Amino acid sequence: MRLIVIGREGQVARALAERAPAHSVTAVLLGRPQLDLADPSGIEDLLAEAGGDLIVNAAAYTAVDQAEAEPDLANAINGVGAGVLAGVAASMGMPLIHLSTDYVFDGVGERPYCEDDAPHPVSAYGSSKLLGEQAVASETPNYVILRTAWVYSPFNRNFVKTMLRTAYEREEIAVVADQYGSPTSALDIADGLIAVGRNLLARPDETDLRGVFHMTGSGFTTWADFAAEILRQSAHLGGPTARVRPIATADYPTPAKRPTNSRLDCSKLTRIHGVTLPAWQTSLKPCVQRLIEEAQAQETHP
Ligand SMILES: NC(=O)C1=CN([C@@H]2O[C@H](COP(=O)(O)OP(=O)(O)OC[C@H]3O[C@@H](n4cnc5c(N)ncnc54)[C@H](O)[C@@H]3O)[C@@H](O)[C@H]2O)C=CC1
Repeated sequence: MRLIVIGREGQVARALAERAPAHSVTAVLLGRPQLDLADPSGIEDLLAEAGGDLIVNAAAYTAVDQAEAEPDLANAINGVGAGVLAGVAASMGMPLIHLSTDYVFDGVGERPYCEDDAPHPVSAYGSSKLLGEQAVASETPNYVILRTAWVYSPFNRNFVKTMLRTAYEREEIAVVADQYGSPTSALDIADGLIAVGRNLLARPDETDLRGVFHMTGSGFTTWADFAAEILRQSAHLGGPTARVRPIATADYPTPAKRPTNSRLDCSKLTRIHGVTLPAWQTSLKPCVQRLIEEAQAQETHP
């Protein structure tokens, strides 16, 4: 299987590049400046040149707070650009796997969200991602939208890296304790996504395999408990640690509103694709270990 992955430097894109060889998969990564979803002219030529069996859109405008100030750009990349890519995938006869987010929901519900719950984004980023979902579905029937959440990895910027970096500098870190969700390793997303991709290619006519699916790490937690677990594992592995001071969302104002309940019900993915991501604590450990080792290597070899 040969994947064309849009979004060269992102967490999920880099995780796909790293995990592909273990699955005997080739991942061809395309990104800016050659391929810009804000200016999608010429995408078809680039994709034809790359040659592949399946397209993965792992590129997005992901600056959640910044999106409040530039919703047009977020909509252009996450909405219009995603739709153009889906149209090109359709015209080339390739399935598309498109990444989306828990932020399409408002988070006021009491239970984990299912795929057919009505979306209702409360941020510009969430709205732009919902536009993208709608654009993809209107351009091609041969798609899978994978909604994920709380993504971390050894790559790019993410919560795990922020907590470890802060723990080198401070004894106490204030973290919100009233938002619930599932930390998700980008490396697990890569493994799961490749399994989904294989299913799509093996059974091109099966409509059940297509549509919207939720894919997060198994189990739920809060940001504060996630932080505490990162720092507990770090201490255990000889890395930096700090106390976590739980605070309310109201005490940590941000430009973008975030859902209180970000929990996604992933049982449809298990039932239809046979894919279940590991418990979030299990996947966290190798990531923390790797980041500590990288930091220590940099200290010794600046
Ligand atoms: N990071 C998270 O916590 C979550 C991410 N997601 C979704 O998962 C997907 C992957 O996210 P990450 O890997 O964490 O994102 P990331 O922020 O690490 O990477 C996004 C990539 O998109 C690229 N990009 C941005 N604008 C572009 C443009 N105009 N044209 C081409 N490339 C462009 C960036 O250069 C970057 O390489 C995205 O669709 C995101 O919305 C969903 C839920 C949570």
